[in-house]
Amino acid sequence: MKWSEISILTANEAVEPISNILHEAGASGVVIEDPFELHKEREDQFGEIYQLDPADYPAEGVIVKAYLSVNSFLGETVEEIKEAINNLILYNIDIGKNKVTISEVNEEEWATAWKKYYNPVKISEKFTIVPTWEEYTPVNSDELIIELDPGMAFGTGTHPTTVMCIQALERSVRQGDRVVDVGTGSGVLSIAAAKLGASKVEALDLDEVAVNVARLNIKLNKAQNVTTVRQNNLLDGVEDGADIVVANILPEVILRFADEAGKVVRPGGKFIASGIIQPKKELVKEALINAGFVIEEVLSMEDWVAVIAARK
Ligand SMILES: C[S@@+](CC[C@H](N)C(=O)[O-])C[C@H]1O[C@@H](n2cnc3c(N)ncnc32)[C@H](O)[C@@H]1O
Repeated sequence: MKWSEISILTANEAVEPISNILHEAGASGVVIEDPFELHKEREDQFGEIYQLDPADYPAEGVIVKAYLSVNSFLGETVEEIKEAINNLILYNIDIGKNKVTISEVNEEEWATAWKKYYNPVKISEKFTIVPTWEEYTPVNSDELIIELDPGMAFGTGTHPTTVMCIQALERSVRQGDRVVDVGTGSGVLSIAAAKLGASKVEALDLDEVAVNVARLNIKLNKAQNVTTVRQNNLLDGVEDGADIVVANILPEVILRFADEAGKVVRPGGKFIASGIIQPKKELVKEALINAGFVIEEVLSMEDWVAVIAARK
């Protein structure tokens, strides 16, 4: 199969929405080339392997790359992607230089292109994310490993929005909890919840591809006995009384289902909301307060925030 590489030079705050646009357009394996990654101080005592080439990174802004299969609709798909990116301005999202380029790659190139950016990485006190194709020996006996192949779904586990969710879950999940993961993507947050002792996890995603990928990853991590995976829009039809609802999704989407989360989460339970760019923080906090939550903690990493809210 032939693949076309679409490359978008953009600003930091547009990376997540553009990644979503690309996924929705059927793209596989989104790669983010952020010069911040190149200059970041790395701790290497956890066995991570970094092989980053400066030539791959832009001098200014962030490059988001994805791979689209070459078919007769490619022209339309690219136009739709461009239009959706331009529309981000309506949400006050900075799209930077917004330079879009297209080139063709062969299958072999595409299969390895994004994997070279993805290595074992310790992302919280307890968790290390390990790509399924990497060898990794745990450094500590109490280290929790999540093995992942995100395939065509969002969720390598290493994006700041995901990392903050895992850190929040680490602080919030108690043995025997019921956890609902809205927009599970690769299933990474559901796996984390199960490994932290949740006895019932619901992994939900609107995207059928994500549901299939999540199912595989959940099995790979032996979390299938406590986790059900299904295609579902937000919290539609989800039973009340959840101990925790976690969602790493666009702020506009969080606003849409905040009230419903207020009904599904039991009093004293928690809503962990991530995927929020700094300028949208107050809007999300306000919606959560109106839905009956008290803001317990706001985590931030790079340009992103995650909110831990407790149901009154
Ligand atoms: C940013 S990804 C998060 C993936 C993963 N939970 C993580 O933290 O890495 C957001 C996910 O939400 C899903 N999604 C978007 N809209 C949704 C909706 N209305 N209902 C359920 N899932 C949705 C997308 O398909 C995507 O997999």
